[in-house]
Amino acid sequence: MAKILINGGVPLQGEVGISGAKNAVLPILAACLLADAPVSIGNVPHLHDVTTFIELLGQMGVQLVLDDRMKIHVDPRTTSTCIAPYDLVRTMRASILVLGPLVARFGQAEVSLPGGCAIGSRPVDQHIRGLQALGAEITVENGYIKARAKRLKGARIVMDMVTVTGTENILMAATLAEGTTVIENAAQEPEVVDLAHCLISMGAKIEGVGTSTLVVHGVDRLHGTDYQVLPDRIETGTFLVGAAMTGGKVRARGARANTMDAVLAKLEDAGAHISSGEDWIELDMGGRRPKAVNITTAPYPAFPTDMQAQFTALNCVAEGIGIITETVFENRFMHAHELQRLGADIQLEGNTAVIKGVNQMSGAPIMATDLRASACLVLAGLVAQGDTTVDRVYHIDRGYENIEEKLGTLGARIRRLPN
Ligand SMILES: CC(=O)N[C@H]1[C@@H](OP(=O)(O)OP(=O)(O)OC[C@H]2O[C@@H](n3ccc(=O)[nH]c3=O)[C@H](O)[C@@H]2O)O[C@H](CO)[C@@H](O)[C@@H]1O
Ligand SMILES: C=C(OP(=O)(O)O)C(=O)O
Repeated sequence: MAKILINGGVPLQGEVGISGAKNAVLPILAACLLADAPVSIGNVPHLHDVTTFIELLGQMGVQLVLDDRMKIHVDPRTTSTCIAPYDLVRTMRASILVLGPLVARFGQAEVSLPGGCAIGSRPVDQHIRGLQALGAEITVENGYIKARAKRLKGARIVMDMVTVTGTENILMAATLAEGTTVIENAAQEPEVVDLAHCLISMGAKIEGVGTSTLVVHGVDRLHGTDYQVLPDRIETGTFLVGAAMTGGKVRARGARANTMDAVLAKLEDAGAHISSGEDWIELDMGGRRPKAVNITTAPYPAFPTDMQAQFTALNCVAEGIGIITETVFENRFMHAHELQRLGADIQLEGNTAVIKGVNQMSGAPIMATDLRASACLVLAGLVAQGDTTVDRVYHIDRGYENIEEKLGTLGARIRRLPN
């Protein structure tokens, strides 16, 4: 298994290009199934999850061509099967996103239940309940969700909790339903907004985009489009936290500050000077040690759970005590034990971590358990004294494009060790 080796102690300095957002491109790829003509998607990040999604759609008979500018041309007219098999779904939970589009466009879907994962049990009851409200007949048999519908019918759906992919699944399904659908307590994440904009560019009629109430007037067909995926706010935040932890100065190019208010505010609380323009964000730490920050994760626009691990790493070397409370997932602190191996002072109490910053962490072999945990371990390696080896980096490749190359251009001493 490949590992990443980091020799810590170098402040990150320079400019880094931000890739397209993983959590936007995956639902947008799923949305292609709704169209009756080819769709082109630009700013596609080169990620393992994207490759898996391409494989999934390919197995369904969809034709996909990736050009040399990381643009994907998707032709859904050749779709021949509506099955998402366990083998692919188990490696990427976002595969559940094909459920809504398949049943809306082809009247049937068989999607493997994704099952639990490292950060929590992550049920999909809201996806199922929402599609049932739209008139789909759904059974769960042999580990598969089997859905059927002649034509979905608009309905008013109140989500029990804010769910990102749950909102996206129902939103996509509702675009081709007969009549109007109202989704209350909808997720407002920028990636949901990006999906909605893509659907609108395909001919969907959606109101309330970016609010907690989405109103979808169903149409008979969706056409092709050419759409650019929004920049990844979590990748951006990860590099900025790296700059803050190392006392450096980094400009994230192609980043959107208006999707990251909560994260940027916490970086300012940590003592960073932040400036931004339409498509860049710069963080200057001026060689200072960060100050500890308190964080509570919650749905957008509050602080994102996908940045929790990175701020946990920041607090490990900050001045003072920082308290981090995770409210979105029930088991998202596995990085804490690995950070302790580097010398971090962390007390875990249920879903809260109390972190007392130490003057110095020291390198050690550590193991990634999930995507953002692996990113936080790499960040910790950047400040730890000596060598840190992060094992199981396949987690990081799910969601970060060339992380070691990008950090390398910022001056980090980092390289991938082959299997
Ligand atoms: C591909 C993608 O976009 N992934 C993101 C998406 O995941 P994902 O969409 O899977 O996460 P959700 O927003 O659905 O999860 C939020 C909470 O709702 C619960 N829940 C969700 C659905 C459901 O049917 N029943 C239920 O109980 C989950 O267990 C969790 O506790 O949003 C998460 C929360 O911002 C992010 O961490 C993930 O990076
Ligand atoms: C949890 C994440 O992704 P996924 O929902 O794809 O597992 C993430 O991006 O941090």
